[in-house]
Amino acid sequence: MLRATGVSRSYGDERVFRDLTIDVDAGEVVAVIGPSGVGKTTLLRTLALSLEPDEGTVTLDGTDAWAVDESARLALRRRVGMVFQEASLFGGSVARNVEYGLRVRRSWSERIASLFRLSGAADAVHESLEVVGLADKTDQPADSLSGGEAQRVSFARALAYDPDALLLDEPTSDLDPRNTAVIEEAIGEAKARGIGVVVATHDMHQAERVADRVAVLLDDGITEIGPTEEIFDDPADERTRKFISGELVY
Ligand SMILES: Nc1ncnc2c1ncn2[C@@H]1O[C@H](COP(=O)(O)OP(=O)(O)OP(=O)(O)O)[C@@H](O)[C@H]1O
Repeated sequence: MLRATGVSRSYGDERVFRDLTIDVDAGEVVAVIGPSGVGKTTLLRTLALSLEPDEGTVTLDGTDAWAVDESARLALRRRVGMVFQEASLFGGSVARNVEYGLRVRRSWSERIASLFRLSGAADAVHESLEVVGLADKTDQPADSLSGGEAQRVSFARALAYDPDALLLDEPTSDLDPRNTAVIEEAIGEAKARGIGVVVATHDMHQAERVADRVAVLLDDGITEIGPTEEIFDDPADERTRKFISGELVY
């Protein structure tokens, strides 16, 4: 469904990755694991269609996002949600923050249509807050939430507008085990809804828990991508094996 093929990306003279290929299907979770600074965020931003690759293509349901005009690309981008390492909520209520996702991501025509079915929007907000266990905090000011709760609201905001793909950049790296478990369950719910999820994580145990497939990003490319069990139990690539076993120190 969402696919990057042969993509390369540099910042100035600094190459981050080269000739990299990765894809996610509807209703699938793919984890990208790799050491800090290897390019996981850059890859996610490339998949989110917010960063143009120097080479290669990024397609959503077969449409090359960088071969179409700006407005068509924006329409494609609206179908992809992203959750960052740190929640960025504004000072309104929890519900307003979740609604904001719906408003920003919708096209004008969809927004006008939604005026006629406001209860539908309210349902989407309530349902996605239920997924992250915060339906009882709908009216609470977002700035009164704990860090973990704020991150759960960020997830609900991305889920509410029902994206085709959801990209999560280290979504639990600052969270305690309880909040981490809630986010991991919510990833399962997104998958059950048919959303394709890509999660960048440095936590291999998390990748094992949530992912159908794992991509290992080392140096300037993906050394191996495959079913989670295969990558952790029987990797074909020597560098992947060393990274998984902790022999490869960065
Ligand atoms: N806007 C930018 N300008 C210049 N260099 C950048 C920029 N963004 C990232 N980089 C560099 O690109 C490389 C990859 O960064 P990126 O943030 O994608 O890695 P990462 O795997 O997500 O790291 P981490 O796990 O620490 O968040 C790093 O060397 C980083 O310094």
